[in-house]
Amino acid sequence: MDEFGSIRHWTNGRQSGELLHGQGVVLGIGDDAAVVEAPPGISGALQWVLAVDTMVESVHFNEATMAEADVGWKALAANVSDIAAMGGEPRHALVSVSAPGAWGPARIRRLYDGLYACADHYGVAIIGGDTTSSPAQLVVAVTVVGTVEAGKAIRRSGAQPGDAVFVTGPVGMAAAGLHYLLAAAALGGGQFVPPADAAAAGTAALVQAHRRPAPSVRAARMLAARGTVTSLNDISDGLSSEAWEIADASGVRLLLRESQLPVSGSMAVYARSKGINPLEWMLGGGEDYVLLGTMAASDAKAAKAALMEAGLPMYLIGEVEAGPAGVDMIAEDRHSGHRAEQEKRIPIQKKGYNHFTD
Ligand SMILES: Nc1ncnc2c1ncn2[C@@H]1O[C@H](COP(=O)(O)OP(=O)(O)OP(=O)(O)O)[C@@H](O)[C@H]1O
Ligand SMILES: Cc1ncc(C[n+]2csc(CCOP(=O)(O)O)c2C)c(N)n1
Ligand SMILES: [Mg+2]
Ligand SMILES: [Mg+2]
Ligand SMILES: [Mg+2]
Repeated sequence: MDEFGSIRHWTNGRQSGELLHGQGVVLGIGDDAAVVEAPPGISGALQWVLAVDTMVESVHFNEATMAEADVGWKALAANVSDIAAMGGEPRHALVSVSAPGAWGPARIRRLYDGLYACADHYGVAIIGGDTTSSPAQLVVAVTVVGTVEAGKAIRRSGAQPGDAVFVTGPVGMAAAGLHYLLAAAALGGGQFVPPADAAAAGTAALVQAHRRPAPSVRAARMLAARGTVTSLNDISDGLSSEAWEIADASGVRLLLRESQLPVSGSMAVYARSKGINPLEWMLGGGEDYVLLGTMAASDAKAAKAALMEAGLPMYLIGEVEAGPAGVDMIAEDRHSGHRAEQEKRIPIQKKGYNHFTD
């Protein structure tokens, strides 16, 4: 059973709707974060948005790919990104650390340097956590608490035929950065050894994208305020996987246009230098922590202009069509330079990161 099947197997339909309702649950398992009614007295105008994400040494990072502070930054950033994916504002975080002997106080303190840097950047207060030993590897789990205007959380399930599809940043850079770091480590026998060649210049941005993702909170808040966004999902597992999640939850087909996907020049140059099609990383690499969403086509250009005005990128990459649920891509016509007379439509598989494979 794969990761997503396992979650369904463990949880589907196991608590009564009455209990969930009684505890104020607006939206439970199945989206980027849960939404819960704020108790009366906090503010009837807001709801809580709650999520937890974990990083495990050797699965999400190793000594060669991330410094301690990067692990702290990314552990919180991945959570902040889930709040952004609901259109929410991140506010508080709880941090659980399980540390093996190799992670002494000085290393964990550096992890907290990164956590606090991310927390300060996004205005998140770290309000508690938990600490245990671990037999072998470091595990850091962050729970994030945010708020959203009551009834305004943006789910994965609202995409409508005719909507525009957008992303809030380039995809594939983090995967390229990971490839570069692992290749450099292989050269250095486990330690990061920067290759001598000057290709390293273009790879700094890739390494930064992998180590210090910058979730699209401001873009999400601006987009949510327009009231025209119909679905939102952050890209942790890969564009194709997240597009499938929106398609499945909404019962629609997402049509992506290859020619409109935001390609980073340094990512494409690096991929080709390794004989890899950049599209592989763009569709299936993951850890981009930008947002994929759908919105009313009539507001898409104005939304893009408003974000651009604020210095925030937004790319219109396709359209939503009526079901059956799935994802298609119109392939770029590389040869003519013109729109092909017959557009080539390719079905896109849900091919992203999966913790358990079948
Ligand atoms: N062990 C679990 N028990 C209960 N619910 C879970 C469990 N694991 C995941 N979920 C829920 O399943 C849904 C999907 O989780 P998933 O982790 O795939 O989403 P995500 O956090 O957006 O993605 P990623 O972890 O790749 O960043 C979420 O609503 C999440 O809260
Ligand atoms: C050393 C090392 N090997 C592989 C990867 C790739 N990776 C790990 S988890 C994940 C998806 C996001 O995680 P999650 O789904 O848990 O949020 C990806 C793309 C990495 N980062 N470091
Ligand atoms: Mg998510
Ligand atoms: Mg998760
Ligand atoms: Mg995942």
